[in-house]
Amino acid sequence: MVKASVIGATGYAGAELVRLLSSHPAVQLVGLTTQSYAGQAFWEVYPHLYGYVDIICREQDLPALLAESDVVFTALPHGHAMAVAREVLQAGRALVDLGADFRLHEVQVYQDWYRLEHTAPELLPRAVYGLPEIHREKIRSARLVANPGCYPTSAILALAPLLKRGLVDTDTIVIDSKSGVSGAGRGLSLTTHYCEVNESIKAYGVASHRHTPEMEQELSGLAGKRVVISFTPHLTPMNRGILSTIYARLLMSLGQEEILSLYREFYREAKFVRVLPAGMLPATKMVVGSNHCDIGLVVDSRTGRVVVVSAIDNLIKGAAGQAVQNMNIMFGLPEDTGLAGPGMYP
Ligand SMILES: NC(=O)C1=CN([C@@H]2O[C@H](COP(=O)(O)OP(=O)(O)OC[C@H]3O[C@@H](n4cnc5c(N)ncnc54)[C@H](OP(=O)(O)O)[C@@H]3O)[C@@H](O)[C@H]2O)C=CC1
Ligand SMILES: CC(=O)N[C@@H](CCC(=O)OP(=O)(O)O)C(=O)O
Repeated sequence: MVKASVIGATGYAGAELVRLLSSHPAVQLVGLTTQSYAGQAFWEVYPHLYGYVDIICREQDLPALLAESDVVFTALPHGHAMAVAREVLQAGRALVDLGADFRLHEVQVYQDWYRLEHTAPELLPRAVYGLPEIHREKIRSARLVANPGCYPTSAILALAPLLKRGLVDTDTIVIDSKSGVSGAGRGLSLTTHYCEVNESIKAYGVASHRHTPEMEQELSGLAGKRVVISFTPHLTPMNRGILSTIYARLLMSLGQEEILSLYREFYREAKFVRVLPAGMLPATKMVVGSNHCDIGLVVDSRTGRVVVVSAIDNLIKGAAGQAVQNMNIMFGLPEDTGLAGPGMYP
């Protein structure tokens, strides 16, 4: 059994991780940390886990946690995983970080967009960007995996086949994404207050969202040249889910079926990417509760653009599910262990 601990277990991403790991056949949950709920059973904080997770939440005592764990997951606000990573790696354990501290290869880019000092730059070369469909081989031997952001997961998977084959003009990529409110975490804020969100939809972070450099880094790697995108996220009145609608100008005349078969080929070994048939487009309802990323597309011959639509559950393929997928790969387990099956509907 792989012994796993979650630091920041009491947030939304951490709690989803705890739920998935508690029923994972090859994992034993050993330690769950919190900032505010030390001494309480996990099910007291998240009652849906009553009868499933009775571990007592504790404050972050890393040496004790590392003595018990093979793998540590960090689901903390940005900036808090750097010190943890150093100790985890020194102790010879594996780390999957759900935050952004190790996603960007360049320290200056991180510091510019996150407005935080990076205090563990020496670890960046050891970090692997944990998008298994693109970096599976590197993840196998990694000890430090940076789980991608939720919006980047939906956008990179939607664009990867087009960029890898050089089929679109990389100067024309527009990514328009909508997220459920759980993407903002469990902490209370006016932005996520019921009356502010319900019956409304709004754009935020326009031309300035910190997922932009993360997407550009990965899309540039796929294209083999520098890619600059326009990205606009929106907050929508749903609990979970991300829908990304992506536009790009095609460089050659290609039909929908030709592009779809290229996507099917690109993702032939990807258990969690479902390329939908022509005429079918994703909806968040199709993926909520699962580790799937659904992708559909339409060729607009009038404008010469391809419009790709992708959907994920921000807390699963966008966070906890992908983290478990990464752990499975790092520990030589079948990639879908503890993650198989569809989500829930309606
Ligand atoms: N929500 C999502 O859809 C996604 C989230 N992520 C990333 O996952 C990480 C966690 O996000 P999320 O679960 O949404 O956030 P939450 O705000 O819901 O949870 C944050 C967690 O960190 C703990 N915490 C907060 N501040 C501190 C601190 N100063 N020191 C130690 N622990 C602290 C909290 O403890 P307590 O509960 O006791 O306050 C809680 O366990 C973030 O990096 C986020 O960007 C990534 C992809 C998607
Ligand atoms: C709706 C909402 O607020 N979403 C979050 C994204 C959450 C996430 O995946 O991102 P990180 O891990 O990079 O924080 C945001 O826009 O900041």
